[in-house]
Amino acid sequence: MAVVNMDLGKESYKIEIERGLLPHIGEKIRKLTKAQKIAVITDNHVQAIYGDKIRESLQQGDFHVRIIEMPAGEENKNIHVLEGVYNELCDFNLSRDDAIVTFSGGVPGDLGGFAAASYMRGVPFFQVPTTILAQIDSSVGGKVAIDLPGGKNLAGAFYQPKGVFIDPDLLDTLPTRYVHDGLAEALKYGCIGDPELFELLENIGSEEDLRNHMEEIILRSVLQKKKFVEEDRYDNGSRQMLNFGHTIGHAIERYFNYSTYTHGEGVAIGMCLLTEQTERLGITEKGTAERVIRAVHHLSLPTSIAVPALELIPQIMHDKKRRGGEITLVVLDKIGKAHLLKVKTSELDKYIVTE
Ligand SMILES: NC(=O)c1ccc[n+]([C@@H]2O[C@H](COP(=O)([O-])OP(=O)(O)OC[C@H]3O[C@@H](n4cnc5c(N)ncnc54)[C@H](O)[C@@H]3O)[C@@H](O)[C@H]2O)c1
Ligand SMILES: O=C(O)C(=O)C[C@@H](O)[C@H](O)[C@H](O)COP(=O)(O)O
Ligand SMILES: [Zn+2]
Repeated sequence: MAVVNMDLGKESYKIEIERGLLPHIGEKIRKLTKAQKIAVITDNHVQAIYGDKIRESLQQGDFHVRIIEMPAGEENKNIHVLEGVYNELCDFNLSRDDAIVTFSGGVPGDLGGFAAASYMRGVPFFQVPTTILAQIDSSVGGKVAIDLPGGKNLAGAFYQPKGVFIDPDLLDTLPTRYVHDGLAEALKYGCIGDPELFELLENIGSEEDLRNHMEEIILRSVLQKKKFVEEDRYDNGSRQMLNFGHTIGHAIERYFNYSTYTHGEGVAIGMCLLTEQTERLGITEKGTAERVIRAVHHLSLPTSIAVPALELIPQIMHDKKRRGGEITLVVLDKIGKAHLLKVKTSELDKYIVTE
């Protein structure tokens, strides 16, 4: 078992990583709260596989449990579904002394976290992530949000969970597409700060090899996330490095109305396209783009997209790293090292090239 402490002053919490954790989560949460009720926010797929197990576990912790099930998928990370969640919290008479558990991938995790941040102006919450992406990235660090028709994660908050419980055994049922989706964010960590993780991923062999390395991938990723979040909790500086690949990735997700490319697929394309271009511009060490593209391809993720850059650039104007007429891009020096580069939005066509 690994325990990682997120050191954030009064908002500190522990991230526990252990196979077989699910049945013990209720007892563990009991040690952290006097809540009587827990509302579990999940989606229909996770509910069908693990709904009884999370209920039993929480009942072991002596909680009165209500499961709130949202429809699965990014296209449901929206205001309408959030309204339904608020109504169920209200119907359950959840109070500020009670708690919310998000039990899911990043979609219900982000939406449920935002419900926790905003319902009654804040209810304590815990994250129990069930996808690779959620276990290595979205459950940690307190970014919670929903998408708007105009852009990704445009309504949200910084709201830290009180604890994160990661059980890698839950990944055994994850559909293959979402295994790859999550590994895109792991590769991102490799690119921006952990060259050994990059190497591990570019050489990963069979499914068994991946399973054998999963705890290492999770731990290395969580340690990268911890570092950047502790340095810059509110995303004004170095935390923006965690957005490598996302400026283009979010634009792609939005362009297709959140229904064609997964988040990880968008990020994968974004990492490839931007790095190809920054290498051409002499910003990135030669050979880096080829290595990133090879690794992305090796992880069965897309490396390019047939959408003209001119159509993506208007979406990019909604990026949260834009300030007035300038936008911050995350660019690689080489594998394992990135920096922030401010560019004029009028010059984005130099950096965003799709064909
Ligand atoms: N808050 C953050 O810091 C942060 C970081 C990265 C990504 N995100 C967000 O996370 C979201 C993507 O998350 P995701 O990739 O986990 O998507 P997701 O939540 O949609 O999950 C992917 C699919 O896997 C299914 N699933 C989940 N766990 C399962 C399991 N154990 N077994 C079988 N099926 C399972 C889900 O029902 C869904 O169909 C995006 O909205 C992205 O913006 C947020
Ligand atoms: O935690 C962060 O900071 C990240 O940027 C992590 C990203 O993987 C994640 O997709 C995040 O939700 C993007 O944030 P946004 O501020 O660009 O919406
Ligand atoms: Zn992301």
